[in-house]
Amino acid sequence: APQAVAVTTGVSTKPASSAAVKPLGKLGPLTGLIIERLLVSDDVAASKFGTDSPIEDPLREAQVLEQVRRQAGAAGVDAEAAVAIFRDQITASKQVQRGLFDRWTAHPDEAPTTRPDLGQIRTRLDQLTTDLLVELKNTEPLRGKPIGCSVQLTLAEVTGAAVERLDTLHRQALRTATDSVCGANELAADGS
Ligand SMILES: O=C(O)C(=O)C[C@]1(C(=O)O)C=C[C@@H](O)C=C1
Repeated sequence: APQAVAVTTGVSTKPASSAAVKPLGKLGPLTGLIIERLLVSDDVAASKFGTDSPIEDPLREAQVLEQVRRQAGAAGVDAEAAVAIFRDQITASKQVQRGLFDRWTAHPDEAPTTRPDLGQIRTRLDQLTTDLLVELKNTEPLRGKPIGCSVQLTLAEVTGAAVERLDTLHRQALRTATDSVCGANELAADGS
């Protein structure tokens, strides 16, 4: 039952706003949302483990990226940069899901005992897409400054991983998820 409640509120184990300390610095809010999306991946994995649903769903990935493209355009965010960052979010989600599948297969006692509803989880992911795009807009000037961005990103990642008590799997996925945060704009600018 607690897990079912967690899914309707959209957060794995606690409300997002309950973390007393948040990732620090100018990229703190963005990094907090990236971590929240990684934690929702635990719920996605729980919804699929032991079912016929594969971790990878190309049609759903295309829908996520289409939403990103559309909302980025509407918000005045560089759409190609936003898509690159969201491709990394999807890669990171699959990294978490595969890691958890491996863990739960090796240690069945750690496997989830209830199966959350994937449709509800995807609604939560769609909301996170909107929230993330707001933060991509807010951080666009900083993300264009390579050194300032990477300093802020390291600060946010280290503090975020600590306050959220991320395990190795989720820390590695966080690295994947932030790969394009400081580079995507720059590449887009270079390419034009
Ligand atoms: O919605 C799912 O089924 C997920 O696994 C989440 C997600 C995503 O990160 O948005 C990741 C992998 C899938 O290929 C599709 C989408």
